Amino acid sequence: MKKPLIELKDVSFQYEYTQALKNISLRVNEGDFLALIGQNGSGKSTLLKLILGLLKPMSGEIKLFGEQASHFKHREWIGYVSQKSNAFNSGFPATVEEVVKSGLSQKVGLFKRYPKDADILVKSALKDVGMDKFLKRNIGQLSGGQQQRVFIARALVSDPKLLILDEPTVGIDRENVQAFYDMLAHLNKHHNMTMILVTHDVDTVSDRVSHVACLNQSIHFHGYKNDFDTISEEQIASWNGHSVRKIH
Ligand SMILES: Nc1ncnc2c1ncn2[C@@H]1O[C@H](COP(=O)(O)OP(=O)(O)OP(=O)(O)O)[C@@H](O)[C@H]1O
Repeated sequence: MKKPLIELKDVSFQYEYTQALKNISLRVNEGDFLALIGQNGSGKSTLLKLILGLLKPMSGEIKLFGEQASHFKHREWIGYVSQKSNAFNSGFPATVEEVVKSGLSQKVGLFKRYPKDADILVKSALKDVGMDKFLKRNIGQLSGGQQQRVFIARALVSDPKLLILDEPTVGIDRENVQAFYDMLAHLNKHHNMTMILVTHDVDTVSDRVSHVACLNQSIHFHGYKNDFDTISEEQIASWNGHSVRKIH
């Protein structure tokens, strides 16, 4: 049986006036490429914060890599690329190389030296995302999609086992979204990297993902992408509370 990296059992979370998540049970196994879909306000960020240990559930249980989340020590095993990473303006004074190298700081700790092979790690991470030609470029002079790739390289440089990407296709042209998914699928298959891609947009979910979970306060569907494809747009719309269009 595949190893579970994330297990949520009956997890609920409430902000002061809002019940954000209700009885969430979800399991992400090693090697999965999961698209977590939910409209604005459906609880995606709250769920990510619970997984990243930034919030504690009101009830239920969260296990990371088989350990209780509250005892989990290996945060560096989880790479996270936030939604706002690719929002640098052209004057931002850092090169691609510097941005990616800063991803090693979690591994080396404050004031310790970078590993001897840091430059090799940086180049290899940039190669994985197809950005090795841009090493010396200023980050602010790249397109939104290119910046997004650099931030994925920044997460990759510390060799995480699980990569969480929050709305990564926002800011990427529709014609480049497929190439972006191809790059993620390569990391998933050839580096055995488990992936969770969070999105509000059913349209952008590619056949490259293995699993889909639909969230709207609770989980309405969690299964293989092939099975998700057999579900009608009307059904998904009823979970989301608005109409959707699936593109194949
Ligand atoms: N800090 C907070 N305090 C109070 N309520 C909050 C807080 N953060 C989120 N909420 C509420 O909890 C619910 C879930 O919000 P959450 O940010 O998890 O959704 P989301 O799916 O990430 O949305 P989006 O796609 O817009 O980022 C929403 O109704 C939101 O208004």
